[in-house]
Amino acid sequence: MKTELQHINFLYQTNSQKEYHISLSYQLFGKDLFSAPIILVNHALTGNSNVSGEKGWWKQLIGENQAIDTKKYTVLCFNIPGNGYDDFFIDEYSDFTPSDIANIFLKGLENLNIKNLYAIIGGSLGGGIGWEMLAKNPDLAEIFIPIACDSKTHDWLHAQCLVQQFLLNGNDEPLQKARIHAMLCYRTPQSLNERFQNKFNQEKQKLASEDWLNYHGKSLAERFSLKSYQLMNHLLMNINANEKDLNKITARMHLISVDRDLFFPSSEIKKCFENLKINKNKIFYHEIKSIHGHDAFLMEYEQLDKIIKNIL
Ligand SMILES: CC(=O)SCCNC(=O)CCNC(=O)[C@H](O)C(C)(C)COP(=O)(O)OP(=O)(O)OC[C@H]1O[C@@H](n2cnc3c(N)ncnc32)[C@H](O)[C@@H]1OP(=O)(O)O
Ligand SMILES: N[C@@H](CCO)C(=O)O
Repeated sequence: MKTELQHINFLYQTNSQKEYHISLSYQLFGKDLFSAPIILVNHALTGNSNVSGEKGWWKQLIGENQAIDTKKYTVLCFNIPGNGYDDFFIDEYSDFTPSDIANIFLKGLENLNIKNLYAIIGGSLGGGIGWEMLAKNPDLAEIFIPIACDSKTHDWLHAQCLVQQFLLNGNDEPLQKARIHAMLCYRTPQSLNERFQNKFNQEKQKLASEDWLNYHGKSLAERFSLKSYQLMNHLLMNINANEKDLNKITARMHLISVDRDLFFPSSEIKKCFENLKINKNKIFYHEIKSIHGHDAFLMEYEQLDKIIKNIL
């Protein structure tokens, strides 16, 4: 299977009535397309289509003999247009919502002639886009696995993204500052306190935790453009799958939360599960236990592995 970046080009009119030439890029892993069940993986905020292989950001989960076994499945991952991984950028981020990204991914599937998916899996923003896709096309997938995400952005998350937006609109190291604030939403007080224990970095004359935050701010600024991060933050702020349509989704659903997630609290995900369970049998709730919080979906692979192997 070729895993390099491939492109689909088309005209797209956004919900806000703006016309864009979209260059939708994607990668495929595992079995040849149409020779095996297809799993669509929707990437999170600063992720991209490179989900498996040496530099794959979910390589602990997707690969040969992994929970998402590339010896059994075809894995497809689109880049959210404007994430910059494929050098495609969007100037006016506010023209787009996750509903548009869902439309674009659905167009991508149509273009590839994929009518049914075995599963859709997405973490954080990627899961939100999964909800939006299924609200529009309820019979698209046999299984849906949204991880550390919800079908809508709730007030708390919106508020954190608002702070991100203020920081990103500033002039002084906007990406670094926004990322440092974001890291505190992706982790928890316990995670930082237990890990760093007020250790002091003598060489840098600062707390090791401060150095760690600075490192993450700096490394994001090196790998991400301001434009892309503004778009991704705006998308995270605006997940809003049509509630009435959620009941029509036919996929077997497995909602996975992280017990200490400060971004998409497990209590909200559980509420979503309980609401949908009223009308649906094939729906299940799983919880990852982790002091790390939201980022557990990128860290707690032993738990994720077990949950996902049992689902697929
Ligand atoms: C799915 C997606 O959306 S994006 C793709 C995955 N996400 C990312 O890569 C985003 C950035 N990374 C992260 O958020 C985190 O690294 C995670 C979630 C992947 C893992 O978190 P943790 O297990 O806590 O690892 P931590 O952040 O401490 O270390 C990661 C790397 O930073 C380095 N690092 C951490 N602190 C410092 C520091 N103070 N100075 C220099 N390097 C540092 C580590 O050495 C490690 O490097 P390595 O990957 O080459 O081994
Ligand atoms: N830390 C991850 C998850 C955000 O939801 C990222 O940077 O994409």
